Amino acid sequence: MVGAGSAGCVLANRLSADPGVRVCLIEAGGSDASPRVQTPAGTITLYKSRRFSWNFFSAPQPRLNGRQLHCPRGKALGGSSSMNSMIYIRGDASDYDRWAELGCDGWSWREVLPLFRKSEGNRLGQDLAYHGTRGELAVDRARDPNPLSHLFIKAAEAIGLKRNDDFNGGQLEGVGLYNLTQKDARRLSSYRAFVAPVRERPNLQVLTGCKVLSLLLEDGAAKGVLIERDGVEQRLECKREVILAAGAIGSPQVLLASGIGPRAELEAAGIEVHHDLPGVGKNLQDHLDGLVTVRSPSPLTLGFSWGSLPSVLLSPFKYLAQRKGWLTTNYVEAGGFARTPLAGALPDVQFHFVPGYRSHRGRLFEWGHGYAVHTCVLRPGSIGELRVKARGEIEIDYNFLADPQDARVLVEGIRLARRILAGAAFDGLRGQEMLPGTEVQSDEQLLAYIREHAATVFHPVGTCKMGVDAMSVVDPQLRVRGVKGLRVADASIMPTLVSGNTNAPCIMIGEKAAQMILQGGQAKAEAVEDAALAAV
Ligand SMILES: Cc1cc2nc3c(=O)[nH]c(=O)nc-3n(C[C@H](O)[C@H](O)[C@H](O)COP(=O)(O)OP(=O)(O)OC[C@H]3O[C@@H](n4cnc5c(N)ncnc54)[C@H](O)[C@@H]3O)c2cc1C
Repeated sequence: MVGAGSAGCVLANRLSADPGVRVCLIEAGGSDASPRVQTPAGTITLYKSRRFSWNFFSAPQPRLNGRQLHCPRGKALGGSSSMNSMIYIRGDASDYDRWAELGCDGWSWREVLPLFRKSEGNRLGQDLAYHGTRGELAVDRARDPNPLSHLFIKAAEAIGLKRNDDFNGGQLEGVGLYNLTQKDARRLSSYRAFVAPVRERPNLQVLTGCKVLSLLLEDGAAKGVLIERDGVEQRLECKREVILAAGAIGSPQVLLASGIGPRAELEAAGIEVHHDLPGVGKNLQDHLDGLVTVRSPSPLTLGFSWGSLPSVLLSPFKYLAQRKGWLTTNYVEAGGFARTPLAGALPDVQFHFVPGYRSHRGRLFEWGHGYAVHTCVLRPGSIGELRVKARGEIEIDYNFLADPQDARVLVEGIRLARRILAGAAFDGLRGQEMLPGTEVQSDEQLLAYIREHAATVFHPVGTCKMGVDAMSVVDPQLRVRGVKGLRVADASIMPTLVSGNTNAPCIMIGEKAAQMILQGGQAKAEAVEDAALAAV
Protein backbone atom coordinates (compact mmCIF):
# COMPACT_ATOMS: atom_id res chain seq x y z
CA MET A 1 0.00 0.00 0.00
CA VAL A 2 1.36 3.41 -0.96
CA GLY A 3 0.56 6.25 1.45
CA ALA A 4 -0.25 6.18 5.17
CA GLY A 5 -2.86 8.95 4.98
CA SER A 6 -6.56 9.24 5.76
CA ALA A 7 -7.67 6.39 3.51
CA GLY A 8 -4.45 4.34 3.62
CA CYS A 9 -4.39 3.92 7.40
CA VAL A 10 -7.92 2.60 7.79
CA LEU A 11 -7.34 0.29 4.84
CA ALA A 12 -4.11 -1.04 6.38
CA ASN A 13 -5.94 -1.69 9.64
CA ARG A 14 -8.88 -3.52 8.10
CA LEU A 15 -6.79 -5.63 5.73
CA SER A 16 -4.25 -6.65 8.34
CA ALA A 17 -7.08 -7.65 10.72
CA ASP A 18 -7.17 -10.78 8.55
CA PRO A 19 -4.08 -12.80 9.56
CA GLY A 20 -4.11 -14.34 6.08
CA VAL A 21 -3.31 -10.97 4.50
CA ARG A 22 0.16 -9.42 4.66
CA VAL A 23 0.25 -5.64 4.37
CA CYS A 24 3.22 -3.40 3.70
CA LEU A 25 2.30 0.26 4.22
CA ILE A 26 4.80 2.56 2.51
CA GLU A 27 4.96 6.23 3.48
CA ALA A 28 7.21 8.92 2.07
CA GLY A 29 7.02 11.04 5.21
CA GLY A 30 8.26 10.21 8.67
CA SER A 31 7.00 10.01 12.22
CA ASP A 32 4.13 12.17 13.46
CA ALA A 33 5.52 12.29 16.99
CA SER A 34 5.70 16.05 17.39
CA PRO A 35 3.66 18.45 19.54
CA ARG A 36 3.09 20.45 16.35
CA VAL A 37 1.10 17.52 14.98
CA GLN A 38 -0.45 16.18 18.16
CA THR A 39 -1.57 19.48 19.71
CA PRO A 40 -4.59 20.89 17.85
CA ALA A 41 -3.27 24.45 17.74
CA GLY A 42 -0.06 23.21 16.11
CA THR A 43 -1.96 22.79 12.86
CA ILE A 44 -1.09 26.20 11.44
CA THR A 45 2.62 25.60 11.88
CA LEU A 46 2.38 22.60 9.54
CA TYR A 47 1.07 24.09 6.30
CA LYS A 48 4.45 25.31 5.12
CA SER A 49 6.56 22.88 7.10
CA ARG A 50 9.27 21.22 5.06
CA ARG A 51 9.18 18.23 7.35
CA PHE A 52 5.43 17.56 7.46
CA SER A 53 4.08 18.99 4.20
CA TRP A 54 4.43 18.48 0.49
CA ASN A 55 4.49 22.12 -0.37
CA PHE A 56 2.93 22.05 -3.80
CA PHE A 57 2.07 25.21 -5.66
CA SER A 58 -0.35 25.35 -8.56
CA ALA A 59 0.34 26.57 -12.04
CA PRO A 60 -0.43 30.30 -12.43
CA GLN A 61 -4.19 30.68 -12.43
CA PRO A 62 -5.18 33.00 -15.27
CA ARG A 63 -8.50 34.02 -13.69
CA LEU A 64 -6.85 34.66 -10.33
CA ASN A 65 -4.44 37.27 -11.67
CA GLY A 66 -1.85 34.65 -12.53
CA ARG A 67 -1.33 33.67 -8.89
CA GLN A 68 0.09 30.26 -7.93
CA LEU A 69 -1.96 28.81 -5.09
CA HIS A 70 -0.41 26.96 -2.20
CA CYS A 71 -1.48 23.31 -2.01
CA PRO A 72 -0.13 21.75 1.19
CA ARG A 73 -0.56 17.98 1.63
CA GLY A 74 0.45 16.00 4.69
CA LYS A 75 3.76 14.16 4.52
CA ALA A 76 4.04 11.99 7.61
CA LEU A 77 2.27 9.04 9.17
CA GLY A 78 -1.38 10.08 8.95
CA GLY A 79 -0.88 12.05 5.73
CA SER A 80 -3.10 15.09 5.49
CA SER A 81 -5.05 13.93 8.56
CA SER A 82 -1.86 14.76 10.50
CA MET A 83 -1.94 18.39 9.36
CA ASN A 84 -5.57 19.20 8.73
CA SER A 85 -7.96 21.26 10.83
CA MET A 86 -9.66 18.12 12.16
CA ILE A 87 -13.20 19.03 11.08
CA TYR A 88 -15.34 15.92 10.73
CA ILE A 89 -17.90 16.39 7.95
CA ARG A 90 -19.27 13.81 5.54
CA GLY A 91 -20.99 16.06 3.04
CA ASP A 92 -24.55 15.70 1.85
CA ALA A 93 -26.38 12.43 1.19
CA SER A 94 -26.97 13.63 -2.36
CA ASP A 95 -23.19 13.73 -3.01
CA TYR A 96 -23.00 9.97 -2.75
CA ASP A 97 -26.30 9.34 -4.51
CA ARG A 98 -24.85 11.35 -7.37
CA TRP A 99 -21.83 9.01 -7.48
CA ALA A 100 -24.22 6.06 -7.71
CA GLU A 101 -26.19 7.80 -10.47
CA LEU A 102 -22.93 8.20 -12.39
CA GLY A 103 -22.62 4.41 -12.42
CA CYS A 104 -20.67 3.84 -9.20
CA ASP A 105 -22.67 0.90 -7.89
CA GLY A 106 -22.38 0.42 -4.15
CA TRP A 107 -21.57 4.06 -3.36
CA SER A 108 -25.01 5.53 -2.69
CA TRP A 109 -25.59 7.28 0.65
CA ARG A 110 -27.58 4.33 1.95
CA GLU A 111 -24.66 2.05 1.15
CA VAL A 112 -21.83 4.22 2.50
CA LEU A 113 -23.53 5.39 5.70
CA PRO A 114 -22.77 2.10 7.55
CA LEU A 115 -19.09 2.58 6.65
CA PHE A 116 -19.01 6.09 8.10
CA ARG A 117 -20.63 4.69 11.23
CA LYS A 118 -18.23 1.76 11.43
CA SER A 119 -15.10 3.87 11.87
CA GLU A 120 -16.66 6.58 14.05
CA GLY A 121 -16.30 6.74 17.82
CA ASN A 122 -18.79 9.55 18.43
CA ARG A 123 -18.46 11.04 21.92
CA LEU A 124 -21.30 13.52 21.63
CA GLY A 125 -24.36 11.35 22.08
CA GLN A 126 -25.56 12.19 18.56
CA ASP A 127 -28.29 10.27 16.72
CA LEU A 128 -27.26 6.63 16.41
CA ALA A 129 -29.08 6.30 13.10
CA TYR A 130 -26.22 8.37 11.68
CA HIS A 131 -23.36 7.91 14.11
CA GLY A 132 -21.18 5.09 15.33
CA THR A 133 -19.79 4.96 18.83
CA ARG A 134 -17.52 1.95 18.65
CA GLY A 135 -15.16 2.93 15.86
CA GLU A 136 -11.54 3.88 16.38
CA LEU A 137 -11.98 7.44 15.07
CA ALA A 138 -12.98 9.50 18.11
CA VAL A 139 -15.21 12.42 17.14
CA ASP A 140 -15.67 15.22 19.63
CA ARG A 141 -16.18 18.98 19.84
CA ALA A 142 -13.54 21.61 20.44
CA ARG A 143 -12.62 21.11 24.08
CA ASP A 144 -12.67 24.78 25.01
CA PRO A 145 -14.32 26.79 22.23
CA ASN A 146 -13.50 30.46 21.98
CA PRO A 147 -16.44 32.69 23.03
CA LEU A 148 -16.43 34.23 19.56
CA SER A 149 -17.22 30.87 17.98
CA HIS A 150 -20.54 31.00 19.85
CA LEU A 151 -21.03 34.62 18.81
CA PHE A 152 -20.65 33.62 15.17
CA ILE A 153 -23.47 31.10 15.56
CA LYS A 154 -25.65 33.66 17.33
CA ALA A 155 -25.01 36.28 14.66
CA ALA A 156 -25.77 33.81 11.86
CA GLU A 157 -29.02 32.80 13.53
CA ALA A 158 -29.92 36.47 13.82
CA ILE A 159 -29.89 36.81 10.02
CA GLY A 160 -32.12 33.77 9.64
CA LEU A 161 -29.70 30.87 9.25
CA LYS A 162 -30.79 27.78 11.14
CA ARG A 163 -28.80 26.37 14.00
CA ASN A 164 -27.44 22.92 13.24
CA ASP A 165 -26.06 20.83 16.08
CA ASP A 166 -25.16 17.91 13.86
CA PHE A 167 -23.99 18.50 10.31
CA ASN A 168 -23.69 14.73 9.88
CA GLY A 169 -27.19 14.00 11.09
CA GLY A 170 -29.12 14.10 7.84
CA GLN A 171 -29.24 17.87 7.41
CA LEU A 172 -26.20 19.80 6.21
CA GLU A 173 -27.65 23.29 6.16
CA GLY A 174 -27.24 25.59 9.14
CA VAL A 175 -24.59 26.90 11.50
CA GLY A 176 -23.02 25.41 14.59
CA LEU A 177 -19.92 23.99 16.19
CA TYR A 178 -18.06 21.50 14.05
CA ASN A 179 -17.41 17.92 15.11
CA LEU A 180 -13.68 17.27 15.26
CA THR A 181 -11.42 14.24 14.98
CA GLN A 182 -9.90 14.74 18.40
CA LYS A 183 -9.55 12.65 21.49
CA ASP A 184 -9.03 14.33 24.85
CA ALA A 185 -7.95 17.55 23.14
CA ARG A 186 -5.37 15.80 20.99
CA ARG A 187 -5.45 15.39 17.21
CA LEU A 188 -6.68 11.97 16.16
CA SER A 189 -5.18 11.37 12.74
CA SER A 190 -6.05 8.34 10.71
CA TYR A 191 -2.66 6.90 11.68
CA ARG A 192 -3.26 7.39 15.42
CA ALA A 193 -6.79 6.00 15.16
CA PHE A 194 -6.23 3.00 12.91
CA VAL A 195 -2.57 2.01 12.64
CA ALA A 196 -0.72 3.00 15.82
CA PRO A 197 -2.90 0.72 18.01
CA VAL A 198 -2.26 -2.32 15.77
CA ARG A 199 1.30 -1.65 14.69
CA GLU A 200 2.52 -4.78 16.45
CA ARG A 201 0.50 -7.05 14.19
CA PRO A 202 3.02 -9.49 12.68
CA ASN A 203 1.37 -9.23 9.24
CA LEU A 204 1.59 -5.41 9.11
CA GLN A 205 4.81 -3.70 8.13
CA VAL A 206 5.05 0.10 8.10
CA LEU A 207 7.90 1.70 6.16
CA THR A 208 8.55 5.42 6.58
CA GLY A 209 10.82 7.72 4.63
CA CYS A 210 10.20 5.64 1.48
CA LYS A 211 9.04 7.51 -1.58
CA VAL A 212 7.42 5.36 -4.24
CA LEU A 213 8.86 6.42 -7.57
CA SER A 214 6.85 4.15 -9.84
CA LEU A 215 5.06 0.86 -10.15
CA LEU A 216 6.73 -2.36 -11.24
CA LEU A 217 4.64 -3.46 -14.21
CA GLU A 218 4.79 -6.80 -15.96
CA ASP A 219 2.42 -8.14 -18.61
CA GLY A 220 -0.16 -5.48 -17.85
CA ALA A 221 -0.14 -6.17 -14.12
CA ALA A 222 1.30 -4.34 -11.09
CA LYS A 223 3.87 -6.54 -9.38
CA GLY A 224 5.25 -4.10 -6.86
CA VAL A 225 6.81 -0.66 -6.52
CA LEU A 226 10.14 1.03 -6.99
CA ILE A 227 10.99 3.01 -3.87
CA GLU A 228 13.66 5.49 -2.90
CA ARG A 229 14.95 5.59 0.64
CA ASP A 230 17.90 7.71 1.70
CA GLY A 231 18.84 8.20 -1.93
CA VAL A 232 18.89 4.45 -2.65
CA GLU A 233 16.42 2.85 -5.04
CA GLN A 234 14.92 -0.52 -4.21
CA ARG A 235 12.33 -2.84 -5.74
CA LEU A 236 9.54 -4.12 -3.48
CA GLU A 237 7.46 -6.92 -4.92
CA CYS A 238 4.02 -7.98 -3.78
CA LYS A 239 2.06 -11.19 -4.03
CA ARG A 240 -1.47 -9.88 -4.39
CA GLU A 241 -2.00 -6.27 -5.30
CA VAL A 242 -0.68 -2.73 -5.08
CA ILE A 243 -3.02 -0.15 -3.61
CA LEU A 244 -2.32 3.51 -4.18
CA ALA A 245 -3.55 5.69 -1.32
CA ALA A 246 -1.10 8.52 -1.93
CA GLY A 247 -3.79 11.21 -2.20
CA ALA A 248 -5.22 13.35 -4.97
CA ILE A 249 -1.79 14.56 -6.05
CA GLY A 250 0.36 11.56 -5.10
CA SER A 251 -1.68 8.73 -6.64
CA PRO A 252 -2.00 10.16 -10.16
CA GLN A 253 1.65 11.20 -9.93
CA VAL A 254 2.72 7.58 -9.33
CA LEU A 255 0.47 6.35 -12.17
CA LEU A 256 1.82 8.95 -14.58
CA ALA A 257 5.44 8.30 -13.58
CA SER A 258 4.74 4.62 -14.33
CA GLY A 259 3.48 5.32 -17.83
CA ILE A 260 -0.23 4.97 -17.02
CA GLY A 261 -2.09 8.01 -18.28
CA PRO A 262 -2.94 10.02 -21.38
CA ARG A 263 -0.68 8.74 -24.15
CA ALA A 264 0.10 12.08 -25.81
CA GLU A 265 1.03 13.75 -22.51
CA LEU A 266 3.22 10.86 -21.41
CA GLU A 267 5.02 10.83 -24.74
CA ALA A 268 5.54 14.58 -24.64
CA ALA A 269 7.05 14.18 -21.16
CA GLY A 270 9.35 11.43 -22.42
CA ILE A 271 7.73 8.71 -20.31
CA GLU A 272 7.29 5.25 -21.82
CA VAL A 273 3.58 4.50 -22.18
CA HIS A 274 2.47 1.31 -20.44
CA HIS A 275 -1.23 1.92 -20.59
CA ASP A 276 -3.11 4.71 -22.29
CA LEU A 277 -5.62 5.87 -19.66
CA PRO A 278 -6.82 9.35 -20.61
CA GLY A 279 -8.50 10.26 -17.30
CA VAL A 280 -5.41 10.10 -15.07
CA GLY A 281 -4.85 13.54 -13.55
CA LYS A 282 -8.03 15.01 -15.04
CA ASN A 283 -11.19 16.03 -13.17
CA LEU A 284 -9.35 18.00 -10.45
CA GLN A 285 -11.79 19.79 -8.15
CA ASP A 286 -11.31 21.86 -5.00
CA HIS A 287 -13.19 24.36 -2.84
CA LEU A 288 -12.25 27.93 -3.78
CA ASP A 289 -12.40 30.22 -0.78
CA GLY A 290 -12.78 33.94 -0.06
CA LEU A 291 -11.88 35.60 3.22
CA VAL A 292 -13.51 38.34 5.26
CA THR A 293 -11.11 39.41 7.99
CA VAL A 294 -11.80 42.01 10.66
CA ARG A 295 -9.60 43.62 13.29
CA SER A 296 -10.79 43.62 16.89
CA PRO A 297 -9.58 45.35 20.02
CA SER A 298 -10.58 42.31 22.09
CA PRO A 299 -7.85 40.06 23.51
CA LEU A 300 -10.61 37.43 23.83
CA THR A 301 -9.83 36.55 20.24
CA LEU A 302 -6.80 34.40 19.49
CA GLY A 303 -3.84 36.59 18.74
CA PHE A 304 -0.66 38.07 20.04
CA SER A 305 -0.72 41.34 21.95
CA TRP A 306 0.47 42.64 25.30
CA GLY A 307 -3.07 42.00 26.55
CA SER A 308 -3.07 38.36 25.53
CA LEU A 309 0.51 37.69 26.62
CA PRO A 310 -0.42 36.20 30.04
CA SER A 311 -2.90 33.74 28.49
CA VAL A 312 -0.45 32.86 25.69
CA LEU A 313 2.32 32.18 28.21
CA LEU A 314 0.01 30.16 30.43
CA SER A 315 -1.44 28.13 27.57
CA PRO A 316 1.07 25.21 27.69
CA PHE A 317 0.40 24.75 31.41
CA LYS A 318 -3.36 25.03 30.96
CA TYR A 319 -3.16 22.48 28.17
CA LEU A 320 -1.07 20.01 30.13
CA ALA A 321 -3.00 20.41 33.38
CA GLN A 322 -6.58 20.77 32.14
CA ARG A 323 -6.53 20.10 28.38
CA LYS A 324 -8.01 23.57 27.97
CA GLY A 325 -7.02 26.94 26.58
CA TRP A 326 -5.53 28.21 23.37
CA LEU A 327 -3.61 25.05 22.45
CA THR A 328 -6.84 23.06 22.18
CA THR A 329 -8.18 25.12 19.31
CA ASN A 330 -8.25 23.97 15.70
CA TYR A 331 -8.90 27.66 14.76
CA VAL A 332 -12.12 26.73 12.93
CA GLU A 333 -14.38 25.55 15.71
CA ALA A 334 -17.61 26.88 14.22
CA GLY A 335 -19.08 27.34 10.78
CA GLY A 336 -21.81 25.99 8.63
CA PHE A 337 -23.53 25.64 5.32
CA ALA A 338 -25.82 28.17 3.70
CA ARG A 339 -27.73 28.96 0.55
CA THR A 340 -26.89 32.17 -1.26
CA PRO A 341 -29.65 33.73 -3.38
CA LEU A 342 -28.19 31.70 -6.28
CA ALA A 343 -28.67 28.31 -4.60
CA GLY A 344 -31.30 25.72 -5.31
CA ALA A 345 -32.50 23.35 -2.63
CA LEU A 346 -29.02 22.63 -1.27
CA PRO A 347 -26.40 24.85 0.38
CA ASP A 348 -23.90 26.30 -2.08
CA VAL A 349 -21.39 27.78 0.37
CA GLN A 350 -19.61 26.65 3.53
CA PHE A 351 -18.30 28.94 6.27
CA HIS A 352 -15.27 28.38 8.47
CA PHE A 353 -15.23 30.95 11.27
CA VAL A 354 -11.82 31.81 12.77
CA PRO A 355 -11.91 33.46 16.22
CA GLY A 356 -8.53 35.03 15.58
CA TYR A 357 -7.03 37.47 13.17
CA ARG A 358 -6.38 36.04 9.69
CA SER A 359 -3.68 38.08 8.13
CA HIS A 360 -4.64 40.50 5.37
CA ARG A 361 -1.10 39.95 4.06
CA GLY A 362 -1.34 36.17 3.83
CA ARG A 363 0.98 35.67 6.82
CA LEU A 364 0.55 32.88 9.32
CA PHE A 365 0.91 35.23 12.27
CA GLU A 366 0.08 38.91 12.71
CA TRP A 367 0.45 41.05 15.79
CA GLY A 368 -2.95 41.97 17.23
CA HIS A 369 -6.48 40.64 17.34
CA GLY A 370 -9.44 40.02 15.11
CA TYR A 371 -11.71 37.40 13.61
CA ALA A 372 -12.48 36.10 10.16
CA VAL A 373 -14.83 34.03 8.05
CA HIS A 374 -13.73 31.81 5.21
CA THR A 375 -16.45 31.21 2.62
CA CYS A 376 -16.02 28.52 0.00
CA VAL A 377 -17.92 27.42 -3.11
CA LEU A 378 -19.35 24.10 -2.09
CA ARG A 379 -20.21 22.56 -5.47
CA PRO A 380 -17.82 24.13 -7.94
CA GLY A 381 -18.30 23.86 -11.66
CA SER A 382 -14.66 24.62 -12.51
CA ILE A 383 -12.66 21.51 -13.26
CA GLY A 384 -8.88 21.43 -13.48
CA GLU A 385 -6.18 18.86 -14.10
CA LEU A 386 -2.75 17.62 -13.17
CA ARG A 387 -0.30 17.56 -16.04
CA VAL A 388 2.79 15.45 -16.20
CA LYS A 389 6.07 17.12 -17.06
CA ALA A 390 9.52 15.83 -17.83
CA ARG A 391 10.95 13.45 -15.18
CA GLY A 392 7.42 12.66 -13.97
CA GLU A 393 6.97 15.99 -12.22
CA ILE A 394 3.46 17.31 -11.87
CA GLU A 395 1.81 20.61 -12.66
CA ILE A 396 -1.38 21.35 -10.72
CA ASP A 397 -3.84 23.44 -12.71
CA TYR A 398 -7.05 24.08 -10.79
CA ASN A 399 -8.57 26.08 -13.63
CA PHE A 400 -10.39 28.11 -11.01
CA LEU A 401 -13.29 30.32 -12.12
CA ALA A 402 -13.41 28.59 -15.52
CA ASP A 403 -17.08 28.26 -14.65
CA PRO A 404 -18.24 31.88 -14.09
CA GLN A 405 -21.01 30.65 -11.80
CA ASP A 406 -18.36 29.83 -9.16
CA ALA A 407 -17.38 33.52 -9.05
CA ARG A 408 -21.01 34.59 -8.69
CA VAL A 409 -21.56 32.14 -5.83
CA LEU A 410 -18.41 33.29 -4.08
CA VAL A 411 -19.40 36.96 -4.41
CA GLU A 412 -22.78 36.19 -2.81
CA GLY A 413 -21.16 33.98 -0.18
CA ILE A 414 -18.83 36.77 0.89
CA ARG A 415 -21.82 39.10 1.13
CA LEU A 416 -23.58 36.61 3.36
CA ALA A 417 -20.48 36.25 5.57
CA ARG A 418 -20.34 40.03 5.91
CA ARG A 419 -23.99 40.17 6.92
CA ILE A 420 -23.28 37.69 9.70
CA LEU A 421 -20.31 39.67 10.97
CA ALA A 422 -22.34 42.89 10.86
CA GLY A 423 -24.72 41.44 13.47
CA ALA A 424 -25.21 42.89 16.95
CA ALA A 425 -23.41 39.90 18.47
CA PHE A 426 -20.12 41.41 17.30
CA ASP A 427 -20.89 44.95 18.51
CA GLY A 428 -18.12 46.10 20.80
CA LEU A 429 -15.68 43.63 19.29
CA ARG A 430 -15.70 44.94 15.74
CA GLY A 431 -12.73 46.83 14.39
CA GLN A 432 -11.83 47.65 10.83
CA GLU A 433 -12.66 45.18 8.06
CA MET A 434 -9.24 44.63 6.49
CA LEU A 435 -10.36 42.29 3.70
CA PRO A 436 -12.13 42.74 1.36
CA GLY A 437 -12.30 46.26 2.94
CA THR A 438 -15.51 48.24 3.33
CA GLU A 439 -14.97 50.12 0.08
CA VAL A 440 -15.25 46.81 -1.83
CA GLN A 441 -19.00 46.45 -2.41
CA SER A 442 -20.08 46.03 -6.02
CA ASP A 443 -20.03 42.71 -7.89
CA GLU A 444 -17.09 43.95 -9.95
CA GLN A 445 -15.12 45.02 -6.88
CA LEU A 446 -15.79 41.76 -5.09
CA LEU A 447 -14.80 39.78 -8.15
CA ALA A 448 -11.57 41.77 -8.40
CA TYR A 449 -10.97 41.01 -4.72
CA ILE A 450 -11.52 37.28 -5.34
CA ARG A 451 -9.11 37.32 -8.26
CA GLU A 452 -6.44 38.90 -6.07
CA HIS A 453 -6.99 36.97 -2.84
CA ALA A 454 -9.04 33.76 -3.17
CA ALA A 455 -7.33 30.57 -2.03
CA THR A 456 -8.42 27.00 -1.42
CA VAL A 457 -9.45 25.14 1.70
CA PHE A 458 -7.16 22.29 0.67
CA HIS A 459 -9.65 19.74 -0.64
CA PRO A 460 -8.25 18.54 -4.00
CA VAL A 461 -10.05 15.44 -5.27
CA GLY A 462 -11.06 13.60 -8.40
CA THR A 463 -7.79 13.02 -10.26
CA CYS A 464 -8.24 9.23 -10.56
CA LYS A 465 -11.98 9.38 -11.01
CA MET A 466 -14.10 6.34 -10.22
CA GLY A 467 -16.76 5.55 -12.80
CA VAL A 468 -17.79 3.68 -15.86
CA ASP A 469 -17.14 6.22 -18.61
CA ALA A 470 -14.06 6.53 -20.81
CA MET A 471 -12.48 9.17 -18.54
CA SER A 472 -12.76 7.11 -15.38
CA VAL A 473 -9.50 5.76 -14.01
CA VAL A 474 -10.88 3.20 -11.57
CA ASP A 475 -14.03 1.11 -11.67
CA PRO A 476 -16.50 1.10 -8.75
CA GLN A 477 -14.36 -1.62 -7.13
CA LEU A 478 -11.49 0.91 -7.29
CA ARG A 479 -9.50 -1.28 -9.72
CA VAL A 480 -7.41 0.66 -12.22
CA ARG A 481 -8.96 0.08 -15.62
CA GLY A 482 -6.77 -2.03 -17.87
CA VAL A 483 -4.08 -2.87 -15.29
CA LYS A 484 -4.30 -5.99 -13.15
CA GLY A 485 -3.43 -6.06 -9.45
CA LEU A 486 -3.75 -2.32 -8.97
CA ARG A 487 -6.27 -0.17 -7.09
CA VAL A 488 -6.53 3.42 -5.97
CA ALA A 489 -8.29 4.33 -2.72
CA ASP A 490 -8.13 7.95 -1.58
CA ALA A 491 -9.47 11.43 -2.37
CA SER A 492 -8.48 11.03 -6.02
CA ILE A 493 -11.26 8.54 -6.75
CA MET A 494 -14.13 10.93 -5.99
CA PRO A 495 -16.05 11.47 -9.22
CA THR A 496 -17.38 14.76 -7.85
CA LEU A 497 -16.29 16.85 -4.88
CA VAL A 498 -18.38 16.28 -1.78
CA SER A 499 -20.18 19.21 -0.14
CA GLY A 500 -17.84 19.65 2.77
CA ASN A 501 -14.44 18.77 4.19
CA THR A 502 -12.85 15.68 2.74
CA ASN A 503 -11.13 13.75 5.56
CA ALA A 504 -14.14 11.72 6.72
CA PRO A 505 -15.09 10.83 3.12
CA CYS A 506 -11.52 9.60 2.52
CA ILE A 507 -11.68 7.42 5.63
CA MET A 508 -14.97 6.02 4.34
CA ILE A 509 -13.28 5.32 0.98
CA GLY A 510 -10.60 3.36 2.85
CA GLU A 511 -13.29 1.37 4.70
CA LYS A 512 -15.12 0.64 1.48
CA ALA A 513 -11.95 -0.44 -0.34
CA ALA A 514 -11.07 -2.82 2.49
CA GLN A 515 -14.56 -4.25 2.48
CA MET A 516 -14.43 -4.88 -1.27
CA ILE A 517 -10.92 -6.36 -1.18
CA LEU A 518 -11.70 -8.67 1.72
CA GLN A 519 -15.00 -9.75 0.20
CA GLY A 520 -13.22 -10.32 -3.13
CA GLY A 521 -10.60 -12.45 -1.37
CA GLN A 522 -13.34 -14.35 0.40
CA ALA A 523 -15.22 -14.90 -2.88
CA LYS A 524 -11.99 -16.08 -4.54
CA ALA A 525 -11.22 -18.51 -1.70
CA GLU A 526 -14.76 -19.87 -1.87
CA ALA A 527 -14.49 -20.28 -5.65
CA VAL A 528 -11.23 -22.26 -5.23
CA GLU A 529 -12.85 -24.41 -2.55
CA ASP A 530 -15.91 -24.98 -4.76
CA ALA A 531 -13.69 -25.94 -7.69
CA ALA A 532 -11.71 -28.32 -5.46
CA LEU A 533 -14.91 -29.90 -4.16
CA ALA A 534 -16.28 -30.22 -7.68
CA ALA A 535 -13.09 -31.99 -8.74
CA VAL A 536 -13.39 -34.60 -5.95
C1 LIG B 1 -3.99 22.14 5.74
C2 LIG B 1 -5.16 21.22 5.52
C3 LIG B 1 -6.32 21.37 6.28
C4 LIG B 1 -7.40 20.51 6.06
N1 LIG B 1 -8.47 20.55 6.92
C5 LIG B 1 -9.42 19.60 6.84
C6 LIG B 1 -10.41 19.48 7.84
O1 LIG B 1 -10.44 20.20 8.83
N2 LIG B 1 -11.34 18.49 7.70
C7 LIG B 1 -11.34 17.65 6.64
O2 LIG B 1 -12.25 16.83 6.54
N3 LIG B 1 -10.41 17.74 5.69
C8 LIG B 1 -9.42 18.65 5.78
N4 LIG B 1 -8.41 18.67 4.87
C9 LIG B 1 -8.46 17.72 3.76
C10 LIG B 1 -8.22 16.27 4.19
O3 LIG B 1 -7.32 16.20 5.26
C11 LIG B 1 -7.72 15.47 2.99
O4 LIG B 1 -8.66 15.56 1.94
C12 LIG B 1 -7.53 14.00 3.31
O5 LIG B 1 -6.71 13.84 4.43
C13 LIG B 1 -6.91 13.29 2.10
O6 LIG B 1 -6.76 11.94 2.39
P1 LIG B 1 -6.05 10.95 1.38
O7 LIG B 1 -6.13 9.61 1.98
O8 LIG B 1 -6.61 11.16 0.02
O9 LIG B 1 -4.54 11.45 1.26
P2 LIG B 1 -3.48 11.92 2.39
O10 LIG B 1 -4.08 11.88 3.76
O11 LIG B 1 -2.92 13.17 1.90
O12 LIG B 1 -2.42 10.74 2.34
C14 LIG B 1 -1.55 10.51 1.29
C15 LIG B 1 -0.27 9.94 1.87
O13 LIG B 1 0.52 9.41 0.82
C16 LIG B 1 1.86 9.80 1.00
N5 LIG B 1 2.49 9.81 -0.31
C17 LIG B 1 2.21 10.64 -1.35
N6 LIG B 1 2.99 10.33 -2.40
C18 LIG B 1 3.76 9.27 -2.02
C19 LIG B 1 4.76 8.50 -2.66
N7 LIG B 1 5.13 8.73 -3.93
N8 LIG B 1 5.36 7.51 -1.96
C20 LIG B 1 5.00 7.24 -0.68
N9 LIG B 1 4.05 7.94 -0.02
C21 LIG B 1 3.44 8.94 -0.68
C22 LIG B 1 1.76 11.17 1.63
O14 LIG B 1 2.95 11.52 2.29
C23 LIG B 1 0.58 11.00 2.56
O15 LIG B 1 0.97 10.52 3.83
C24 LIG B 1 -7.33 19.52 5.04
C25 LIG B 1 -6.17 19.38 4.28
C26 LIG B 1 -5.09 20.20 4.52
C27 LIG B 1 -3.83 20.00 3.70
